[in-house]
Amino acid sequence: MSKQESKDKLRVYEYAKSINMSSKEIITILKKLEIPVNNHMSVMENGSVAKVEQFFNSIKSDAASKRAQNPAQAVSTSAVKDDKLNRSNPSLQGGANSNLKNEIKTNQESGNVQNASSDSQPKKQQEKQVGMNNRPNQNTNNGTQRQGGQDSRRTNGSVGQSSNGQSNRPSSAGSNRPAGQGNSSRPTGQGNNTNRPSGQNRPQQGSTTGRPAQSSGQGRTNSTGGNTQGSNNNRGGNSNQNRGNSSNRPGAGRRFEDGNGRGNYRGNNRGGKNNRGRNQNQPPREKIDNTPKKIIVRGNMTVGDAAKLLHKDASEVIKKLISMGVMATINQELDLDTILLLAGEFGVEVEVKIPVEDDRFETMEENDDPADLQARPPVVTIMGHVDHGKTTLLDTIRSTSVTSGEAGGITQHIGAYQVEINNKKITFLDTPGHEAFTAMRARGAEVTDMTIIVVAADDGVMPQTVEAINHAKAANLPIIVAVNKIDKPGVDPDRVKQELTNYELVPEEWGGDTIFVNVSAKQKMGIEELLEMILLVAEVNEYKANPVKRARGTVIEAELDKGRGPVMRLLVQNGTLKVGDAFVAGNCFGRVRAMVNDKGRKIKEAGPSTPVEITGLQEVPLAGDPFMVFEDERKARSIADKRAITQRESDLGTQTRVTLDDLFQHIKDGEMKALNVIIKGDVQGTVEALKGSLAKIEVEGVRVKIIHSGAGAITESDIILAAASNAIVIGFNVRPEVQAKSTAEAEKVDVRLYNVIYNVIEEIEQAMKGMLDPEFKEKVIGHAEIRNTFKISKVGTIAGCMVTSGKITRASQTRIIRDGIVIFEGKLDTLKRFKDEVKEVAQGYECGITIENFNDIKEGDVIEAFVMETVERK
Ligand SMILES: Nc1nc2c(ncn2[C@@H]2O[C@H](COP(=O)(O)OP(=O)(O)OP(=O)(O)O)[C@@H](O)[C@H]2O)c(=O)[nH]1
Repeated sequence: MSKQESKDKLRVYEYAKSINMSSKEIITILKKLEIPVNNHMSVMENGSVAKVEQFFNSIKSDAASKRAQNPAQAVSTSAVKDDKLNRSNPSLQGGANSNLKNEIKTNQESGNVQNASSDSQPKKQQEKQVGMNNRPNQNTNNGTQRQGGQDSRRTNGSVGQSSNGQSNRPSSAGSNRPAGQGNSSRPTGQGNNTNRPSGQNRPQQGSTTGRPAQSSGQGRTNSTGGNTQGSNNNRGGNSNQNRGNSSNRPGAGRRFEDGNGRGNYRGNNRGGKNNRGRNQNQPPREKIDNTPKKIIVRGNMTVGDAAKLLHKDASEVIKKLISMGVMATINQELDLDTILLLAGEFGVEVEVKIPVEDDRFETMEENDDPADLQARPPVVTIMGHVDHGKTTLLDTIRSTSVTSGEAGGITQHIGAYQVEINNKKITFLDTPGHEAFTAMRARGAEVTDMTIIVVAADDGVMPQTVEAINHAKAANLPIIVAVNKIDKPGVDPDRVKQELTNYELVPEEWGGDTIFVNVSAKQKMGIEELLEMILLVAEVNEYKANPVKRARGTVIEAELDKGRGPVMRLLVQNGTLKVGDAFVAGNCFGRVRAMVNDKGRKIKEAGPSTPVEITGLQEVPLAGDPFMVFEDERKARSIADKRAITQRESDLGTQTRVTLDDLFQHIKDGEMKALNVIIKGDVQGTVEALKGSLAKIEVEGVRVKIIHSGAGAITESDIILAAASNAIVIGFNVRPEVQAKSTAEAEKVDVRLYNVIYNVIEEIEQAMKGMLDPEFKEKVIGHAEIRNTFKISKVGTIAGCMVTSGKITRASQTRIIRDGIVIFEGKLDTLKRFKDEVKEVAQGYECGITIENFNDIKEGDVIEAFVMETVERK
């Protein structure tokens, strides 16, 4: 007692030192005991030393009981440990320690330690291993008894392993116990060595370890013998307390409760303890393997959590991970792949259920029971070149259906309409043209099931026909070709068929698989056949949806109506939308107040593929925004708010579209199977040459896929297609149109401009290999429009310019652009303001420019000034 008093004013580090432990260990114990402590300089308040020692005692008593069950091995190990402890801890003097020493001596004398010391290393290892995970062996030897022992150590809390070591140290009482037990039990233990049956040993230890708390107390008092009463009391108190708390000893039932209370994997261990308790009266029972057959995983988790889920000890899991080549600690997070592998190692099936955030509902996949799926009308988009008759065809189809089908109702424009033929419905999107279609797709909306490409028989395949085909192909949509205007005299529909074979659209009668229908939108010829063909394609593709669930869809159009407030035209794609439903559309929310169909009729509900117009929104969403019904308006509002925040963040944040700079990363991450490319060139010949060369590039299984190409400037449509298809745009001797440029910036589409074919090939290849070396990147610094030209002999042609954007500097390089096409690239020769040579001229000022070795400038040409900048690569 007096010794404790003297320690009362000790600082943590002094105390730790005195018992040959680290301050950290002591701090951990103090925290565990809920004794306030800051750091190693904290004073060990009155009584805290006693509490720590009590803690040691309780651990010690646990160890003792374990030894009692497992005399031979446990004692030999502890003997060695104790011996080491005593040697290393001479400061722990007094009866307790000398007793400990005596015991060890006794042990040694009794011959056990011979075993122990010669085996000490392996035993320690074994214990460690067991601590990690060595269940199966133990089980074969002694059922679960030893597990219990080991786990009881480990479960002594965060102190973990150190408590193993510590437990022996200051505890004078504890140190005695093993002796008492050891002496009596070891011979038996030896005899039974592998049998362990504590049932056999225990009767001998009877008073020593007899499980009920009192008897164990007695046991200790007995064995402690000459120890100070204080330490005895401590121990008694401790052991009782400890037992009470951790339910080491008393009835099995109670332990079971504890085990349950602590989560599964510990529960397992307790199972071991249980057995230990029961072993006094019952024969050892086989360990129950409660490994689950299947677990549900909802994303990454820590090793500890994985262990719980698998009903395994964390150390067992760690060991398994090590065998898989993954070094992990209990708190380390495992990714999904590792969890799958790990579960596989334990023979456990995994069901992955990644919870999708409600606010990203467009990514939410709902798996419908196939029995709930019903055929739905196909959704069709009409595309084609200007004036080839798209609008006329749409109007004709609509009017055909009005006269032939559903009576009444003045068709009104709601962005889409439905027609009925042979009792089957078809939904047409009312906005013809591929730009609108691809703009929707760029926003992630997949609305269309198939495309009608309208080609006027008198005009044939035109540039926008090709664009439309490529846009449809990029979206992987079935194509039906409507050869229009066949009423015109002298037209030859077969010429269109012939031309389209160049774009892999080969008619069925020529051995291909593309459906061609000759129509006259104006004369209403072939319309029915066209509709039948649409139904045929729909039948083949089996478009289905589940009408019996909440509605999902896509906004086709939305606007602010003066009288009605925000109005939204929507295509319901799944489920059924009802008046009164609360919903989110893009970042807006609302409740369906009124709903009308394409015939202008008020309806109460709308099933899959139905276009409707609804009111009841708070704001105006965007075309292409996803739509979904939620349980109530409050939920809808909170989701809309979250989406607005996420969008703001992503607008500010990183881009997700592929660029040549990060191409390699995408390839490496396995995200890409093909690099989508759009090529625009000054002449078709170079475009074809580029296509040929790029198609040959293949790196790490990734190929270049040209989704669109053509001659002429880079248009906004090209950029939108690139955005929708995650493509990069290559401009060869062409520039982007003004609108295209700003869209490319907004959509973060990588537009690369070249004038040497070799450079294109090399740069793409290097990018795919991750070796792109854009230490120098071109930076356009300004544009000047040529307003006048002056020919001066000996000087050449001077361009009288107005700087329209940025600035032109004396040191810049230039390009001359005529009608979107680069006609020359070279150095700027002179830059003058009036008669003076100047270094730079800013936007809004006039200047005179001459270009080195180039005089063929014309009014209306644009001089693009650029510099080469060093770019830091990531
Ligand atoms: N002779 C004849 N003329 C047609 C036919 N279909 C459309 N036209 C005419 O072709 C012209 C263009 O038709 P639109 O329907 O406006 O063509 P579009 O493809 O929608 O044109 P944009 O909206 O400008 O892209 C109109 O004058 C139509 O009357 C047809 O089958 N036969």
